[in-house]
Amino acid sequence: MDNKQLAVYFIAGTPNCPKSIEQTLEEAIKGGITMFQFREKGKGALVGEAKKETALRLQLICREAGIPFIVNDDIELAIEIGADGVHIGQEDKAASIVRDKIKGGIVGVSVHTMEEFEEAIKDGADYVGTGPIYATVTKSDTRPVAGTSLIRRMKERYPEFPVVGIGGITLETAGAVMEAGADGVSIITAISMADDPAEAAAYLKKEMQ
Ligand SMILES: Cc1ncc(COP(=O)(O)OP(=O)(O)O)c(N)n1
Ligand SMILES: Cc1ncsc1CCOP(=O)(O)O
Ligand SMILES: [Mg+2]
Repeated sequence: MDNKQLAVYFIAGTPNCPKSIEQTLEEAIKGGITMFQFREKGKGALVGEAKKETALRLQLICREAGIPFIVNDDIELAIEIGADGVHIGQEDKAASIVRDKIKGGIVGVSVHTMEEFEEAIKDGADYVGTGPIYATVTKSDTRPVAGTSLIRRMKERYPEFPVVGIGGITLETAGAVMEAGADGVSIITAISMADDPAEAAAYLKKEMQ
């Protein structure tokens, strides 16, 4: 994949969006996000048909904007609707199995150590997400806050392999994540809860250049 696609990687599900998720995504796209992950998790999250219908609407918005539409965790849904890819963590299905199922699509894997990073590369991941870089209120079952040092080490060893930071990243801290060598920032709250998601995304886009 082109590392530039990861620059401003917006992630959201309906519980993260005070406005409708469709409107939030459209505004974020106007601001210049480069990739989107549908992560339908947490209190009040949609399931079944409602989740699928929302996924299809968001997929169409991404397709029209020319940005990849990635599904979090739900490999079956990703395959069923023909998403551009999936993102899985260490507690999800093994990356090597997902790689086989997703064929030519994008496979993203969460990693927290150099060992997990090298394993993900061997398993055929297209990019990795690592964090939480900073404290986050969005996900409770995270590893300890990591800061940017692992990103620095990963990019020293594998300069070309695409890496994004995730967790508690704000407009103020995104620059430090890039400074450490990341190809992009993965963000929920700082875009989805912004008064103006387009403005937040545009600011981040500028920071990443
Ligand atoms: C880009 C990106 N990086 C990391 C994650 C976290 O994935 P995971 O550890 O599986 O946790 P959940 O998001 O499934 O709660 C991610 N989603 N995206
Ligand atoms: C999904 C995920 N994985 C590690 S931290 C996190 C939450 C990121 O959300 P926010 O950008 O609101 O901190
Ligand atoms: Mg997961």
